[in-house]
Amino acid sequence: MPVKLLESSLYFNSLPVSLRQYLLRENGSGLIAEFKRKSPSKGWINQYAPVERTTLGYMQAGAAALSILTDTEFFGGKNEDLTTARRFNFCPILRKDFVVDEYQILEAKSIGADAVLLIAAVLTPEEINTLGRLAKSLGLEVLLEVHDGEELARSANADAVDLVGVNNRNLHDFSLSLDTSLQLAAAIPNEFVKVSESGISSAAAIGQLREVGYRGFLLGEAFMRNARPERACAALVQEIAALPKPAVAS
Ligand SMILES: O=P(O)(O)OC[C@@H](O)[C@@H](O)c1c[nH]c2ccccc12
Repeated sequence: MPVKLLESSLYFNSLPVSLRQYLLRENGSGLIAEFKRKSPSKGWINQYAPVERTTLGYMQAGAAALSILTDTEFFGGKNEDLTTARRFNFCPILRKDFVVDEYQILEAKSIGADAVLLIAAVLTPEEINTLGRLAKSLGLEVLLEVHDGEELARSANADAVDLVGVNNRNLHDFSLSLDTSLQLAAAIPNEFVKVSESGISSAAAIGQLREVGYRGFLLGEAFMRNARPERACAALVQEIAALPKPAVAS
C-alpha cells in the first residue's frame, strides 16, 4: 500500500495510548497478553480462538495491554487481527512483528498500534536509532528486545527506545530460562520500563521478576494453549493480585 494511503488511515492521527504508563499503573497486573495462533517452536497453538472475544476478554480479566502478532508465516497472524483488536479495546496495543524497515513503522501506526517491537539481534544500532526515532515521532512507543548484556549495551538508546524487553527464549534452540531476565535486570538503566518476555506461566515467576525490577510480563502460549485464553488470563490476574506489591519504580 502506498505511504500516502497509510497516512490517510483512521488511526494515523489518533492519540496513542502509553504502554509505559499502563504497565506502571499502581495495582495493575503488568500483563501484556498476547494473541498468537502458532509459533516457530510449537506450530499451531490455537487456530480457533476469535481475536475479538480473546482480546476483549484479556482486558476485562485485568491485563494491562495487548500484544498482537501480525506475522503470517511463523505466527499465523495478519494486520487485520490488530485492527480488529483496536476496534474492541482502548488499551495499549503492541504490534509484534519482525520490523526491518520504515514502512512497517508507518504501517503499525496506520493499523492502530500504540507500540512496536524492535529486535536487537537482527538490527544494527543505527537501524534501531532510525526506526525508533521514526516510531516515536509518530507517537508510537518502542519496545527493544534483547537477549544478553552485549545486545543491551549496544542497542538501548534512550532517544529511540522506551521499554526494554528481555526475551527468555534462546532464539537458536528455543530453550527457555527465566534466569535470562533475572540476570540482566540490574544492567537495564531505570529510564526504561523493564519487560520480561516468553516462557512465563506462573504468578510465582512474576513475583520473582517484580522483585528485580520488571514491570511488564509478556505472555502468549500460557494463555493461547487454552480453548478460552482469556479465562487463563483471568485466573493468573487473580493470583498476581495476591502477590506482595512491587516497590515503587525508581
Ligand atoms: O508464548 P510465550 O512463551 O509466552 O512468549 C510470548 C512472546 O514473548 C513471544 O511470542 C515473542 C517474544 N519475542 C518475539 C519476537 C517475535 C515474535 C514473537 C516473540
